[in-house]
Amino acid sequence: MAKIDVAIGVVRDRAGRVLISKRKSDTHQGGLWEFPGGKIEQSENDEQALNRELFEELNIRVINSSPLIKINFSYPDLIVQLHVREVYGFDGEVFGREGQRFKWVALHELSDYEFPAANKPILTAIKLEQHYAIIGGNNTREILLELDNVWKQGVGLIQIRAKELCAADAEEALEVVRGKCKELNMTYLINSQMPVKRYLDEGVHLTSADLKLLNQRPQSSGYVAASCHNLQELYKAEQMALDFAVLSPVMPTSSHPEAKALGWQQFKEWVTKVNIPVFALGGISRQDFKKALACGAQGVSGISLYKG
Ligand SMILES: Nc1nc2c([nH]c(=O)n2[C@H]2C[C@H](O)[C@@H](COP(=O)(O)OP(=O)(O)OP(=O)(O)O)O2)c(=O)[nH]1
Ligand SMILES: [Mg+2]
Repeated sequence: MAKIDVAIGVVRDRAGRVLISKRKSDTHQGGLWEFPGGKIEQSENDEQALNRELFEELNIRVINSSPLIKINFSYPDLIVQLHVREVYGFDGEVFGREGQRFKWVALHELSDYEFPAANKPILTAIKLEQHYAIIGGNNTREILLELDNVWKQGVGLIQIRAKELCAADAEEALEVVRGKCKELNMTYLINSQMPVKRYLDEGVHLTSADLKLLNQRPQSSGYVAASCHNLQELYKAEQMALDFAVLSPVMPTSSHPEAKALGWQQFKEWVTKVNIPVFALGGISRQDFKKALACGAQGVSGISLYKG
């Protein structure tokens, strides 16, 4: 079957709305909405192709972009590899040069539009944050302090991982933390090893051991994510239709001195093979953020990353 490589851009305006356009009805996946872009030509890399396509289709000049996610998808008639890039700035006024319809759409309205089937992980990646902080502590007060610390740094997505607590203390702490997250408008996932009852609309973060045990995505209308340490676990997370994964340890880390660090090259290679957003975890410092994005990460995750 034919296979094509496609460069796709996520272009946002100042209000955070995303640009989508309507595919002409006589094309592959015609009539559906898309993120602008097109086929990568032989002489081009994905960045060059995106810059050319966005000028040809929308009359804008990309200033800067970095990889968001790569997707391999088989339609009945065509295999596509989508190289999706986040556009960090552009010059010019958007104008549909090919007579196509286009629209700026708020993130919460994207679900009102029908996209090609391959686009599902793009929609997740667009809405997901670039920082995923892990917070814990030995009591409610310590957990709240960590929560407050990451919130002050602008982090809106957290994993609550306070495994040291007994069931009664964990329940009590979580009740308080839930309220605080709601007040601060933060999204939380509860580590699957925490001895607590979860509500169905709450996110859950599976440890790699729990990922191994399960064969189905746990019931939750929130995010379901997993800790992965190898390609097999990433594939399993993808197969179970989890929303995202965390791959570690990328760099040597004092919290897991026994684990061998993957290094960025290995990280990049594995992340490229799965169609779900992946955060980089383990020995990451603030200076590594750009590197992580360049290696295809959704963003970075950590404990000490947000301390000090
Ligand atoms: N641009 C774009 N293409 C997508 C998306 N999702 C998706 O599955 N595709 C598929 C549909 C097409 O098979 C392929 C894009 O090819 P295209 O026909 O738009 O390429 P192009 O802009 O270079 O068009 P042309 O010059 O060949 O007319 O990727 C998406 O969000 N945006
Ligand atoms: Mg196109």
